[in-house]
Amino acid sequence: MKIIETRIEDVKIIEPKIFCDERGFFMETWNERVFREAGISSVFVQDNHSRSVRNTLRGLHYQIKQPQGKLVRVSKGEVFDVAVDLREYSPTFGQWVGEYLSSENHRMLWVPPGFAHGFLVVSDTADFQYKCTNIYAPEYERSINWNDQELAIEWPLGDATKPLVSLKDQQADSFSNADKYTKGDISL
Ligand SMILES: Cc1cn([C@H]2C[C@H](O)[C@@H](COP(=O)(O)OP(=O)(O)O[C@H]3O[C@@H](C)C(=O)[C@@H](O)[C@H]3O)O2)c(=O)[nH]c1=O
Repeated sequence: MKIIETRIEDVKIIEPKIFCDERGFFMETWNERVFREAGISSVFVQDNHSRSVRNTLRGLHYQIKQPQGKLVRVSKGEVFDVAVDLREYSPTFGQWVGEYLSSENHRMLWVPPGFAHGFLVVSDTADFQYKCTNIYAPEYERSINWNDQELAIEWPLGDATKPLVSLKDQQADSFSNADKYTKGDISL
């Protein structure tokens, strides 16, 4: 397994070791000891799986209490996956990281607690799977506008002018109005 740093210190790309033979491939998608030794020692309590059609954009989501760290990957198709640093005390506060994750590159992204997360589907469909360090708490869930001008995320929309977005995400907050994290909110 290879850990690749991103421009935000705590967000990591993980490239699992792929074992190929005439049958296909094998990979470990999570191994407690290996991840702990790589610096990701969180306990995961919920696994999720969503399927989306091309041009779907989910996000940017976070929970202001019970913040979730997310280990995300794509088992079919390709997405552009984004993490936004919402920790007011962080040197990279308000900055974002975007990475292509696909069933071809097998890459995962570690999005720690303290970040908003979202993705855009750039294949016909995408199956998106992730482990979370905290359970879903809709009362604490928040959404920031994917198209926020201050964040200026460079979504690879191609010819599409607008992505497919849920009603909830159409009513998302601006980054400047959104709830942020202070130091006591996050324990890594
Ligand atoms: C996220 C979630 C949703 N649901 C339900 C609520 C709702 O009826 C339905 C669809 O929910 P949403 O529209 O919020 O699903 P979605 O837009 O896919 O939400 C997800 O987006 C990505 C970007 C994330 O980072 C995730 O943490 C999560 O917020 O599923 C659960 O039961 N458990 C969960 O953990």
